[in-house]
Amino acid sequence: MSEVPELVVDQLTVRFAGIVALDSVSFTVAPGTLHAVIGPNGAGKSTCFNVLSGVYRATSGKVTFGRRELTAMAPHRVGALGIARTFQNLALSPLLSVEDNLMLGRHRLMRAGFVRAGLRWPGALREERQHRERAREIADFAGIAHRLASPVGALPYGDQKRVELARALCGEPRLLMLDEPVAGMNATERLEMAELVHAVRTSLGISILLVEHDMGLVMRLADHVTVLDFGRRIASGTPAEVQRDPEVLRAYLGEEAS
Ligand SMILES: Nc1ncnc2c1ncn2[C@@H]1O[C@H](COP(=O)(O)OP(=O)(O)OP(=O)(O)O)[C@@H](O)[C@H]1O
Repeated sequence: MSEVPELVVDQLTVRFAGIVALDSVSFTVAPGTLHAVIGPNGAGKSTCFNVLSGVYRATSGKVTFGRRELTAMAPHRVGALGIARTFQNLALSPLLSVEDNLMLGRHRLMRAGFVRAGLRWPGALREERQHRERAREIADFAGIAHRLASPVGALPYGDQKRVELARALCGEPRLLMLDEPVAGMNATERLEMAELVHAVRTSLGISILLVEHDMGLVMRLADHVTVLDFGRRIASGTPAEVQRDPEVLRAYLGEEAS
């Protein structure tokens, strides 16, 4: 795998008519680490993800991944740099099998393309076989190898979320962005997903940027945490440091009291 660059978010500001969704936010994701972005509802976490993946435009500030600037890139170009993301709501093709969904995840790496593969050219068939093998390895890693032939829509929710993560891994990313990976899951599914994210962190050596409301999970998995509130960065540090930060406690307790 090619080297994992540093992701630098530098004074990022995003305004929507009258609302400052992100106000000069900065943080750095060191290569191979798990960096969590947390904060109460409306803090700006999704906006941040959407700028990083090329869906939203920054009003000012910039984001760099190694020497490449992402700030004005279209989503497919961000993907081509090796940045993959999962979504809060599942973004899979429910009628397709797990295997076919994973193969869609390998699309950006396939040279032959669908036309030549469809025409069954020998080179294209060989390439497709290699990609299929790799997709199966990743399915095995994600604990869904026994589900390869099932239509995704027929699987339990926890498995569908794992398919989504596996599909992102199929693009061989260098940075994986996970948007609330355990939202809507029961306790067992949460535990399994936490184990999978931990395995990605320790065995694949890629960087992970995590947005998650489940504090237990964030505190267990993250190397570094950035806390946002009303679009501003109010704290940044190790899980232990941010947990005892008075501004963070106020932001969360204030939310509970309201
Ligand atoms: N496309 C948009 N148009 C207008 N306002 C937006 C848009 N996207 C986000 N916002 C506003 O920006 C602010 C930050 O929203 P954002 O969704 O980034 O927060 P969040 O931290 O992800 O919240 P949650 O935890 O509820 O998902 C909110 O006030 C939201 O209403």
